[in-house]
Amino acid sequence: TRSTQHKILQRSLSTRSKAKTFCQNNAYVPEGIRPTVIVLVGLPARGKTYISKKLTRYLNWIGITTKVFNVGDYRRRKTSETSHGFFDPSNAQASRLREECARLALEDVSHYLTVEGGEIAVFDATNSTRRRREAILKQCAAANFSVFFVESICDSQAIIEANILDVKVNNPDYRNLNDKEAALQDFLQRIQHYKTEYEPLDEQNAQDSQLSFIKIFNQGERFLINRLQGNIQSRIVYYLMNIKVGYNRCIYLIRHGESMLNLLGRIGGDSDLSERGRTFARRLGEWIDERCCDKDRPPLRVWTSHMRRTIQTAAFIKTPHVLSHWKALNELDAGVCEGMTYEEIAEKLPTEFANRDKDKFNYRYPQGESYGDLVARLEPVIMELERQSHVLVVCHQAVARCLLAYYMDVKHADLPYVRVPLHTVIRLTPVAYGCISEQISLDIACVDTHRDKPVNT
Ligand SMILES: O=c1[nH]cnc2c1c(-c1ccc(Br)cc1)cn2-c1ccccc1
Ligand SMILES: O=P(O)(O)OC[C@H]1O[C@](O)(CO)[C@@H](O)[C@@H]1O
Repeated sequence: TRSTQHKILQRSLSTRSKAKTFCQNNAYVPEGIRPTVIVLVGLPARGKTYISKKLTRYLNWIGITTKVFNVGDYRRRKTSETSHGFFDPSNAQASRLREECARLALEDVSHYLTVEGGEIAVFDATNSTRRRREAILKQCAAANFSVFFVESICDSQAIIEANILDVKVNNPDYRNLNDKEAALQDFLQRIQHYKTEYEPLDEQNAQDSQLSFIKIFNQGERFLINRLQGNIQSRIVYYLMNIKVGYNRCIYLIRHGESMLNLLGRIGGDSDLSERGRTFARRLGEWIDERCCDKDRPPLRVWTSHMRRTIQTAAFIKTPHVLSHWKALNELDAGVCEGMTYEEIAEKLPTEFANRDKDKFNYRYPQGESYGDLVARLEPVIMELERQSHVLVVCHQAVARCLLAYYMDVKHADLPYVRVPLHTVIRLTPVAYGCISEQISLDIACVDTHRDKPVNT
């Protein structure tokens, strides 16, 4: 049965070092992946860090252990020097220091992929010359890492200046320069220094044409893809082609109103809203109508699961909207425990109950799902959310935890314990390199369905 399979997987996971290639518990790439280095390429202020952080957040969320190595951070640790002169290629001493920082970062990449169990390292630097890229390729070939280049080319001065003002002027390099204009000018000088030596990846060039890479033009207006290798590179390209430029607008995550089974402390099922749940649904309709009415925004989209309690919760929204029901948004399937209370599970299936709290993300209910299964089932929803710009998602406790974890970069071990109370609107606003999450209670009484991690496990 599945639970036997589960036990076999658990036992083999415990001998992970030997069995690394045998069993990967990530949702996507069952046979595991070859250690991979994603190497960013591009002038400053082309969104390399934005891409690095967002791609890393996505890969960790689908279960591929990934980490960013930003060479600028190594430089900042070595010198407080930041004015553009430091980046003048004729400044021999500074060039030596910058080479040293790149070398140290690459050493840490190797350590991460060979010793720390990392699967993908994202090397976030300009890597703007063929010489620098060849040094990286040489070192990765020696360690049998596969290399995938991601180059961002952007010739829109407006986008570049918006990026600088948004993340450079506020970034550590310019903390003490309170004059934004001076900081902007200095950064534009820095870019000029890089331009003198910049050699873009060129699919016509003999060496470059052998490499695996994607060239992204103007925040995803156009792409050029060369020699994709393996499943993970295809997934990375698919993600990069789906992420909207800049920031998409607010996303609202909301659990259904309190249900009849919530009132009884019973999990799962497909019950109607309680009286208080209906009051919440009406209140939610008013709340949305007050806020989502300005015409110049793209039309509001409202997504629910196939379960009665989410469809009933969305029924009072009057603002014109496009309504969709996703089976992928259905609550985690508790299998044989559907309809039971936690007390009944603890009493009737004590081993199952104990195992769940030992590893709540990977634990799968008999004939049911794990949070890992839920993340895999929700990946298409995240992909579509990245393409839309104004969506209200009416879902469930475990589903909301998984979606929120993607936006807020929550580790898998902590994901099943994120607090998502009933009768609360979670507003997600993308900013610079991340997201802001606000929880707005609509102040209607309800039960608390949250269970914390027991202290002894
Ligand atoms: O191509 C850019 N040029 C300048 N800036 C940029 C980008 C991109 C970008 C790049 C590729 C893809 Br696919 C999507 C967005 C994101 N950014 C950015 C956005 C917010 C803050 C900082 C940087
Ligand atoms: O993983 P947890 O904490 O049991 O929460 C998931 C449970 O929450 C509910 O949505 C409401 O209790 C159940 O249907 C579901 O099994």
